[in-house]
Formats: sequence, structure tokens, C-alpha cells
Amino acid sequence: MKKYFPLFIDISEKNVLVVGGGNIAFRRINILTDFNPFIKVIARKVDKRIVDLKITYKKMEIFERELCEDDFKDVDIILAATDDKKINQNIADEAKKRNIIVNDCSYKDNCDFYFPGIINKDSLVIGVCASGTNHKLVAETVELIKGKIENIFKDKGKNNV
Ligand SMILES: C[C@@]1(CC(=O)O)c2cc3[nH]c(cc4nc(cc5[nH]c(cc(n2)[C@H]1CCC(=O)O)[C@@](C)(CC(=O)O)[C@@H]5CCC(=O)O)C(CC(=O)O)=C4CCC(=O)O)c(CCC(=O)O)c3CC(=O)O
Ligand SMILES: NC(=O)C1=CN([C@@H]2O[C@H](COP(=O)(O)OP(=O)(O)OC[C@H]3O[C@@H](n4cnc5c(N)ncnc54)[C@H](O)[C@@H]3O)[C@@H](O)[C@H]2O)C=CC1
Repeated sequence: MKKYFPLFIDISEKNVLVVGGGNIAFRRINILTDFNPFIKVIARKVDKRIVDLKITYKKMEIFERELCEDDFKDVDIILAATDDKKINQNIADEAKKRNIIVNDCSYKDNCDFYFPGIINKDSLVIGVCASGTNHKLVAETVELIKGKIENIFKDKGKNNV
């Protein structure tokens, strides 16, 4: 098993390209907005939940069309999140050629980084990862930590620390 290092990076000036506009794209964009990057979404069909996010999240552009070569320009991070494994594979290949960091939601071996389960409360950001082996373990761990975190914050409130 290969373990990935949890790198906490500033993405607020980074350009993130999300290819795909369905459930997974929505779930991930929704989380990314908490970290304030520039987001460009390209998909054949973009879910209304993503379009609605744009009402409050201004650093996002949405295009309902096929991906083209030029879309890789000036991109820092790519999320391949279509339901077409071949397209995701092509995106991963193109990204690697250009040294762009890529995540492929349909094939872990293509991922330069994994999308973690995230707990985000005040200044505390916790990312949970099972090294690509077990997303259910990630979900369970996230729920467990969320419960514990509430207790810590309650206690902090009481003690005024
Ligand atoms: C390796 C990784 C790469 C990455 O995507 O970054 C990856 C890969 C894959 N997931 C697949 C399937 C599902 N993953 C989920 C859920 C989550 N998956 C997440 C992360 C990751 N998933 C990365 C690291 C995982 C780790 O650390 O072990 C979470 C943490 C974060 C998030 O997705 O936001 C979130 C849980 C947390 C939460 O719920 O809070 C569900 C359930 C659901 O969607 O409700 C299903 C569908 C049900 C099923 O199939 O069991 C498939 C098969 C796709 C196919 O069949 O084509 C692959 C591809 C492969 O394994 O190669
Ligand atoms: N890593 C993870 O956590 C998980 C990964 N998956 C994987 O994610 C894939 C996507 O799942 P959902 O988002 O639920 O699917 P979905 O059907 O909701 O969305 C698919 C999106 O891909 C777009 N698309 C398809 N072909 C395209 C193309 N050639 N160019 C641009 N956009 C294109 C569609 O227009 C749509 O917006 C699944 O097929 C599965 O392989 C699924 C669950 C969890």
C-alpha cells in the first residue's frame, strides 16, 4: 500500500479545472469552495446544484461543452469527474504530460492526490484518507471525528479557551 502525505496547501490563488458536472463534481466543488480557489467546470451537462453554487461563489466559471486542448492552459489542479472512465483516463494522461496535478475519481492509480473526507470547523481542517483502499472507512472516521469535535468545541466554550 502506498501512503500519500497530507499536504495542507493554499489553493486560494490556484486554478482548479473540474471536468464533469454530476454528483461527484458537485460534492467536490461544494467542499472546494470553502478553500476559495478559482474553479472552472466543464461538462456535457452541469447539475443545477453546481449552477446554484455559482450564485454565491463568484470564483467559478461553468461551461456546458466538450473539453478541448486549450482548457489545460494555466491549470494547476484537475479533477476528472465524468462518468466516462476513458475520458477520465485521457484527462489524467494529458495532465501528466503537462505536469498538472490530477485526481481521477474513477481510477485511484491515476491520482496524484486523493480527495479526502474533510472536517472543517473554524480554523481546524482535518483531512481523512485510507490510502485509496477504503472510502467507507473514511466516511465512518469522518463521522466519528465530527462527533468528538463537537465535544471539544463545547468544552472550549465552557472554559473560555
Ligand atoms: C481513491 C479515491 C480517489 C479519489 O476519488 O480521490 C477514491 C476512489 C474511488 N471511489 C469509488 C467509489 C466510491 N467512493 C465513495 C465515497 C468517497 N470516496 C472518497 C475518496 C476517494 N475515492 C479517494 C480516496 C479513498 C481512500 O482514502 O480510501 C471520499 C473520501 C471523498 C469524496 O469522494 O468526496 C468519499 C467518502 C467520504 C464521505 O462520504 O464523506 C462512494 C460512496 C458515495 O459516493 O457516496 C463510492 C461509490 C460506492 C462504491 O463503489 O462503493 C471508486 C469506484 C468508482 C467506479 O466504480 O467507477 C473509486 C475508484 C477507485 O477506487 O479506483
Ligand atoms: N471517487 C469517488 O468518491 C466516487 C467516484 N465515482 C465515480 O464517479 C463517476 C461519476 O459519478 P457521478 O458524478 O455520480 O455521475 P453523474 O452521472 O452524476 O455525472 C457525470 C458527469 O460527467 C459528464 N460527462 C460525461 N461525459 C463527458 C465528457 N465527454 N465531457 C465532459 N463531461 C462529461 C456528464 O455530463 C455529467 O455531468 C462514476 O461513474 C464513478 O466512476 C462514483 C462515486 C464515488
